[in-house]
Order: sequence, then C-alpha cells, then structure tokens
Amino acid sequence: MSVSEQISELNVAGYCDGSQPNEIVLPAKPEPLAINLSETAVIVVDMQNAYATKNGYLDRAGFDISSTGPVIEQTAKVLNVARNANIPVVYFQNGWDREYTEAGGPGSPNWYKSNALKTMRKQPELMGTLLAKGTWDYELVEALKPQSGDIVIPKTRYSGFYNTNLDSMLRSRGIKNLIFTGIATNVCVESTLRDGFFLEYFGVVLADATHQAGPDAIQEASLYNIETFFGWVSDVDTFCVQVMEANTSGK
Ligand SMILES: NC(=O)N/C=C\C(=O)O
Repeated sequence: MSVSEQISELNVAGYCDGSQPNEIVLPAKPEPLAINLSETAVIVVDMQNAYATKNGYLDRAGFDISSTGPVIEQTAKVLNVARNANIPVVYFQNGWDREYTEAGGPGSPNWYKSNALKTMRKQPELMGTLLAKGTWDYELVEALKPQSGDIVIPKTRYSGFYNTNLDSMLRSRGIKNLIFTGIATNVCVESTLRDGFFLEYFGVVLADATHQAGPDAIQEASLYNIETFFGWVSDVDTFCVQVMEANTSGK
C-alpha cells in the first residue's frame, strides 16, 4: 500500500501527505495530522512566574499551580528537540506596563475579567507586582529562558494574535502549523489557537506541556473543545519522537 493510500485509510488530516522530506504524520486526536516541519513553529504561551511559580499571579489569585512543574519539564524537552531540528520557537510574555495603562481601565472588559487586576484591587499592596513589565512575576521561568534565535512576543490580552506582530512573523517564515505548549490551556493557549484557526493555521496542543487555570475538569474541557472544533491534541513524547526520527532519517 502506498503512503498516500495508508494515509487515506488512517483518515489523516493536513495539507500534505507526510511522504516528502521534512514531513511527518503526527499521531494526534481526533486523527493523525500530516505537517511539514519546515512550516512549523513551537509556541510557548506565557511560561512566566505569574503562571507557573509559587507566589506568582495565578497562585496569589487562588488557582492551583501545584502541578505546573512537569509542564515546565515537558516544555523544555519540546524546545530542545525543536531547536535541534531548526523549528522556530516563539514565546509569548503576557502583561502590561507598570502603570497598567495597557491593561485598560473600567472602559475595558479586561479590567473586570482579569483576575490579576481583580486580585490587586482586593490586595492593593500587590499593585505593581502582578504581570507588570520589569517584575519577577512577568519574567519567563528560569528553566525555559529563550535562547539565541528564539522569538519573544509581548502581548496584553489572552490571544497571541491580538495586537501583536505574530501573524506577520509567522507568515514571513512560511509557517502554517503551530505546536502549542504553555499555560493556561483554557485561556491564552486556547484563545491563540482559536484565532490561529481563523487565520488558517493548523494548531496542535501538546497536552502534557500545558496546564489549565481552574479545576482539572477544565483541562479536559479545553482539550475536548480544541480536538473537536479548532485543532488537534498530541503529547510531548509523540511529537519529539516524530521530529527526531525525521531529523535522523534526513527526511
Ligand atoms: N496565560 C493565560 O492563559 N492567562 C490566563 C489568565 C490571565 O492572564 O489572567
């Protein structure tokens, strides 16, 4: 059976068939996805102290961040494999200026929905410390510092496509596939993947390199939403093995 026959039998998604140099068929839910690694970027969503570290914003706002450690480890594996395969790595860093002008005032829904702003209004002694540029909270976690060649994009709202140069950065590099890691699955990861879907990007979440903001059920719900309506869900080892195999076979 030819590669294309096998693919149609497996009901593979994607704009290529996985048989050409640098193409892989990534096992994923709800079906495998064929992607060209030369047209793929890894996206690291908001892996800042605010979202992944004790005493960061999410922790102070009352969200459970006790199991974000493995997410950092899994993301580090993905970044290592991606950089070795010359796959671009794009980081997002979420937050605002120290005066919170970029957060929007009472005329912005963000002022009401941002749990960082709400937490600081309840605890004014925290004002200026959560998600403010130049603070520890805003910094990317130590274990995932960007390396030379990585792209770091600041953003002020949940979606990485909103008011940023992400789309032009990706299109100028011929990127069509976005592999998502980061926190939080149900907020900034899902928002960015959804906006990418509308712009014709194929979005894949590596589930074990993400973490939700909220109860465990929210992770399941967000992954269900993504695999059913907006993209695909795979995992770190599956992605890394496929990329390393493509690299060593010279595919
Ligand atoms: N990075 C995120 O998913 N952020 C979620 C909530 C927030 O920033 O308030």
